[in-house]
Amino acid sequence: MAIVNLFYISLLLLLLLPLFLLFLLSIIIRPRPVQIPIKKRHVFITGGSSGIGLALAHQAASEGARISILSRSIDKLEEAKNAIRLSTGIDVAIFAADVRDFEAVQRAVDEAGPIDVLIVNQGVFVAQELEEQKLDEVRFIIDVNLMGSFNMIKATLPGMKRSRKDRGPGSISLMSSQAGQVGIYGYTAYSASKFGLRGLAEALQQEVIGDNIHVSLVFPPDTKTPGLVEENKRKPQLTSIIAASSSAMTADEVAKKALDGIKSGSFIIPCNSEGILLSMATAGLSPQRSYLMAFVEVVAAGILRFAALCFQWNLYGSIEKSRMQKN
Ligand SMILES: NC(=O)C1=CN([C@@H]2O[C@H](COP(=O)(O)OP(=O)(O)OC[C@H]3O[C@@H](n4cnc5c(N)ncnc54)[C@H](OP(=O)(O)O)[C@@H]3O)[C@@H](O)[C@H]2O)C=CC1
Ligand SMILES: CCCCCCCCCCCCCCCC(=O)[C@@H](N)CO
Repeated sequence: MAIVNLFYISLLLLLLLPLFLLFLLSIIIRPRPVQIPIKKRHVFITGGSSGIGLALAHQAASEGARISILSRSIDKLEEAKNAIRLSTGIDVAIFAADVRDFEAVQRAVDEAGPIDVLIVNQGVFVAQELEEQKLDEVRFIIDVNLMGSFNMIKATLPGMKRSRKDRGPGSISLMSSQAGQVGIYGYTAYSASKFGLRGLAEALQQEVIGDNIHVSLVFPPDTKTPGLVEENKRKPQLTSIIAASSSAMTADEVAKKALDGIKSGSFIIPCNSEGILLSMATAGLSPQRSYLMAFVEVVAAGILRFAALCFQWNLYGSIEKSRMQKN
């Protein structure tokens, strides 16, 4: 009798423990969950003339947002504007500027008017072993991807803060990459630039939470865009092999995930199923606004570390194989 009772009591405790953890997490998670509406709000997208940025502009426009896009080439901007008008009937505002030029960025932002949702998406990627890659190219990648993002945010923040009270929650999201969650062969400069965005985002979220501004980081896998076509023309074979361990997506699919993530106020936004694993395995000290996701992260931490080590085992296997083939 006593043994049977003990059995039921342990079973009950075993069931209560996860419930208690869920309850605890629902109380402690910070920042608190938030919804970011985009309808009738000003969404400003950098790199909005091509690939993921263009897909984001299309989707946000069709959801009733007011859109501004910024990139360098005025021809590509005009083309994007016409394409969006054709498919949605909506006119987007276009701004030709290089994100590396702070004054030019500031002028564009001032002209565009207060921004509710800033999507910092511009990016360049040239995959090459560091020994081969010229320092000028390293600097170019860091300047556009990382310093360019600082320029955008610095230019946008004052206006975004000032206009918050009567306009609801603001959002700043940054387009990283799965190569910004795990370093990848051939991406020393690119991974560094994308990892950099994470530090920027984590610190910035703490600074702007009091202004009702919410930060997101998007982590796409290889995505079929004009940029990827260009990148594939000269990419180390190993980079392609390793990147292929995460299934490729279309720009529309990535844009949909990104926009849904932004609207639900997620800090980390994965895009495919490998990305969900990757995000849980690299959750670290990042904020998590969903107590359900937090629960899964806590419970799965050990096994995910094991999966990560298996991934590294596989990765170093590919490197060894390719070295043997060369010799
Ligand atoms: N495609 C992929 O496989 C993946 C992409 N990403 C990231 O997603 C983002 C978008 O990539 P994707 O759509 O493929 O890229 P594309 O090359 O197709 O588009 C890049 C956009 O950024 C603009 N841009 C580039 N440099 C600058 C600059 N200096 N100043 C202003 N605008 C600039 C381009 O316009 P213009 O040249 O006229 O300036 C263009 O609008 C990037 O940050 C990239 O790192 C992440 C993971 C995977
Ligand atoms: C815990 C186990 C996790 C297992 C899954 C790991 C998969 C990692 C694959 C990384 C792919 C990086 C693609 C970068 C794409 C990109 O940014 C370039 N195309 C440039 O734009």
